[in-house]
Amino acid sequence: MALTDGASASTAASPHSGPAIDVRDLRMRYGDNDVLKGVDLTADPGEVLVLLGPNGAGKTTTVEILEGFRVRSAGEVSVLGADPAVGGEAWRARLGVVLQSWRDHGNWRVRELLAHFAAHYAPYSTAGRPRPRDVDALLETVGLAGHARAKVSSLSGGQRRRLDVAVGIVGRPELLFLDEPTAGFDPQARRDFHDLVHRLTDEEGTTILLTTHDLDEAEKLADRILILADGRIVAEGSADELARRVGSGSEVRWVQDGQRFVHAAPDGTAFVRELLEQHGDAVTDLEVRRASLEDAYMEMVARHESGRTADAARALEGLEGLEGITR
Ligand SMILES: Nc1ncnc2c1ncn2[C@@H]1O[C@H](COP(=O)(O)OP(=O)(O)OP(=O)(O)O)[C@@H](O)[C@H]1O
Repeated sequence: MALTDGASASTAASPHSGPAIDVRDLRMRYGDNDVLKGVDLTADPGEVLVLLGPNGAGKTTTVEILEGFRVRSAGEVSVLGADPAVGGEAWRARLGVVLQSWRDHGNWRVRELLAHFAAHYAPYSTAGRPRPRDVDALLETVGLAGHARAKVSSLSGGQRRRLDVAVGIVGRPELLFLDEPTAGFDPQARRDFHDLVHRLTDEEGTTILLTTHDLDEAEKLADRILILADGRIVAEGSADELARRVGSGSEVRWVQDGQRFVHAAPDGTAFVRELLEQHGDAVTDLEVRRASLEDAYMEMVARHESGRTADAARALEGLEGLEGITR
């Protein structure tokens, strides 16, 4: 089923030129907790950006500032050409949002709720981006057609999340924010969702900023991955680029004379060539594994956490020194 219902990527382009998201030196402080300490990021129209980072790194904070739901402490932010802090209704209608927490609409029926949100977008329809989407077609797309008359409170966690996604895209957004969209999805729903993301970008040129803890999902969907740690973007690039940055090496495993071997080789291909030249048929069950996005992620986050620990230790040493002077 086509997702476009009449819209086309060529005519659906954002009316402003320049990046869909442009963030410079974004800072956020809660009380005396500096959560964002100078985040820079840009997203080009049609790009899928995936924001990774450990629990509490500030991903939701960042996304909610860009959506206009939280007021930043400092920094320059432009989303679809406007500052989210003062974005009006017409600007907001061009965004789609899938929040992390579920809003309470338990007594509504699924189709009724979606139609309610859909109606909001009608005044913002354009020739290139007819709004809203057809509600029944959308229920079909997200796999909820069979639950159209069900009460929201009767849905499972994964089904509610599908409804969240439907609510997020019913207005045919130019820019879609997805905060951990597949939490609670079964493998089929996850795969359907990944297909949906590809169709949104391919057919409608939608720009997407997505947060997830699922590195496999990040690898599948991202044009570019950003890693947020210690209040800053500490690395960015494609999954391959990030993996290459932490280690060019490979892990080679094989079985020889009934014994298992594991060897870390800086150049896996050269090592395997030599291994086979020397031992030929005696080598079986050969596996070569390059550094993965997971390796890259763990190392980059660990590097920043250990940097922070070292800073804290230095600060402590400084304090101890001062104590010595004042004693
Ligand atoms: N309204 C708030 N008031 C005070 N502190 C907050 C508030 N919202 C978030 N924080 C703090 O800011 C930090 C970042 O939270 P945030 O939810 O943005 O992280 P996250 O990267 O999305 O985490 P997770 O992966 O667990 O969803 C945390 O230390 C959190 O406790």
